[in-house]
Amino acid sequence: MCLSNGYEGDVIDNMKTEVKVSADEEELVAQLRNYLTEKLTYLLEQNGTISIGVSGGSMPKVWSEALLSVAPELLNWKRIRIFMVDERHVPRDHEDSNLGAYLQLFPQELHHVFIPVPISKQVVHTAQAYEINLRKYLLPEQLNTYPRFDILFLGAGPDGHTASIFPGKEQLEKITDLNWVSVITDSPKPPPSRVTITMQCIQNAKNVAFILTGANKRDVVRAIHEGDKSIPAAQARPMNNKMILFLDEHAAAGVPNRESSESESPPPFDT
Ligand SMILES: O=C1O[C@H](COP(=O)(O)O)[C@@H](O)[C@H](O)[C@H]1O
Repeated sequence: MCLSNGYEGDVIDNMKTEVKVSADEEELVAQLRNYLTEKLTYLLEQNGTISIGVSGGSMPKVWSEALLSVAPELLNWKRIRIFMVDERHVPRDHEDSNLGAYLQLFPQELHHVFIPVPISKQVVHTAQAYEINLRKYLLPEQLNTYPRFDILFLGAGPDGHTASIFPGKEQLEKITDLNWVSVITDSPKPPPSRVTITMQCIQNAKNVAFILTGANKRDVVRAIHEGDKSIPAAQARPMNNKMILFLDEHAAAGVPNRESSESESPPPFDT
């Protein structure tokens, strides 16, 4: 079951969660590029905006490298729009800004592809302004009033938070017209104030892709596999179950019954 470089598209649970395990950052980028190529090829045949949500933390470097290395004919920047799944309530040029991290990795001429999170003095106003920006590009589908992002790329902290939805703090106050965006002001992970898309938006997405690397994510991987709903990352399964995990060998140790080749695996790579 376990190939020399780990799983290749194996299904790890009865909900068809696909897993890709990479031996190093180069392979992770290649796997992400292949995934983006597959999805963009399909989405470009559809109509309308291609809406992709991305996370911050360790994701910007590998994700940006993967997207910018997709075949140019698939990078229709007139149709692709990239959204922050969450954002810290700091100025865009602050080192903690998720959007700021991406803008440093993308050429200036592509910065318009990113939907801005308008940082106001009050974090509630930032959330309300961000929802208005999102609504310009994401028409609620007939199903309900939540948007259907084409792809959401999610990370997770060792505590199992995803976006800025933290364990024990999932009940976010409805502060915007459509509850697409909410706020947290006591994040256990600094900085304390953040805006985040809500779990309802995440669960309404057409595709969810987690990028989880490092031994400190193995318990999160296990929680996702076991459907431990006390962990926000395990709640973040889309209703259509179209979810994929991009893992390194260390995080993949959280996949139950996986033959570990960890003894030969390289040290964790920073992503
Ligand atoms: O604070 C945040 O944490 C999570 C996980 O970050 P990571 O560095 O452990 O991958 C991230 O997904 C989220 O966007 C960010 O705001």
